[in-house]
Amino acid sequence: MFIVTAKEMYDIDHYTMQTIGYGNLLMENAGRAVAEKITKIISKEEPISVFVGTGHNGGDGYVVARTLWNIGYDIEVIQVGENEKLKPEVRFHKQLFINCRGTVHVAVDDETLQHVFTNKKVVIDALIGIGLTENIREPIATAISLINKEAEMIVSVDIPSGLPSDEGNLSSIAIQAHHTITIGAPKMSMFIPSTEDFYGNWDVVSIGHSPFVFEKYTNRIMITKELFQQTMPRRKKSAHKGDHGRGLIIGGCDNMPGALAMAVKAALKTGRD
Ligand SMILES: NC(=O)C1=CN([C@@H]2O[C@H](COP(=O)(O)OP(=O)(O)OC[C@H]3O[C@@H](n4cnc5c(N)ncnc54)[C@H](OP(=O)(O)O)[C@@H]3O)[C@@H](O)[C@H]2O)[C@@H](O)CC1
Ligand SMILES: [K+]
Repeated sequence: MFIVTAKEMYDIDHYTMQTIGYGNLLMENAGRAVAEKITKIISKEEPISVFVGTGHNGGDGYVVARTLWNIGYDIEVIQVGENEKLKPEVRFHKQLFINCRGTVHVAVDDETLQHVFTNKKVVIDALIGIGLTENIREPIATAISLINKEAEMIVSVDIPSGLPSDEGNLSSIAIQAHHTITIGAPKMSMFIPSTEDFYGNWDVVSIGHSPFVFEKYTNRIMITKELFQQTMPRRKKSAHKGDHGRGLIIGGCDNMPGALAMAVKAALKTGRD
């Protein structure tokens, strides 16, 4: 599995949409794949509030809302930001949701937000994804702090809103998610000590990117157990411990022998002589 920065993900999305030709399909794929995962986490009995921003992360949120609504979930959307700021693809998906008789509340400032924010126990967070810039502004800041304070279950779409995608510290405030369903590939900040805890349990959904496009734009891969196992030489059942070479470990220091001891232990465990 590849690990990406925000810039790499934008390049990968752009190539997939423009050169391969997915166009608007990519966002539909993303929202549907995220919704599918959500059905495994949240039951139809729970009323769900989907918080959407005006960027493409919000567009994913509208697709998630429509997909869940059409299979019988109790869904409402709270759009944080003016209609005029909606990106065209987001506007399109908002209209589809409304055409399916979905409900949207629009909150353009922190006062309206406080007003609509009652009893939001289960929240899907699609306020901001990888497009975060500088410190969080109002009314998104109020939305994030109300969600963190009130919600008992928060599922973030792509990344918890307010969190940087790459290396770097939290600038002001971010969603503290219970689950994050990330789109296409894990983001760098999932592996950085100061930001990884915000993700909660995370999962990756595949939305139609081809592996060669990832290879074109990134060379960072996640070493999974399966991948590591593939790098191990195959041993015959009848092999003798001397059949597969010998290992020599050089290192250590008087008062810090830990790394050396661990290397020796690992070598013995993996069958070195
Ligand atoms: N078709 C596609 O491209 C696909 C994209 N995909 C999805 O799109 C996401 C990337 O979308 P994106 O580039 O539109 O950025 P996004 O994360 O929505 O953020 C922009 C919004 O955040 C706001 N905002 C930013 N900083 C802020 C701050 N400090 N404080 C407050 N507000 C702030 C900003 O507000 P503005 O600056 O305009 O006022 C704007 O509303 C990606 O994560 C994935 O989920 C997938 O579906 C695959 C297909
Ligand atoms: K988000």
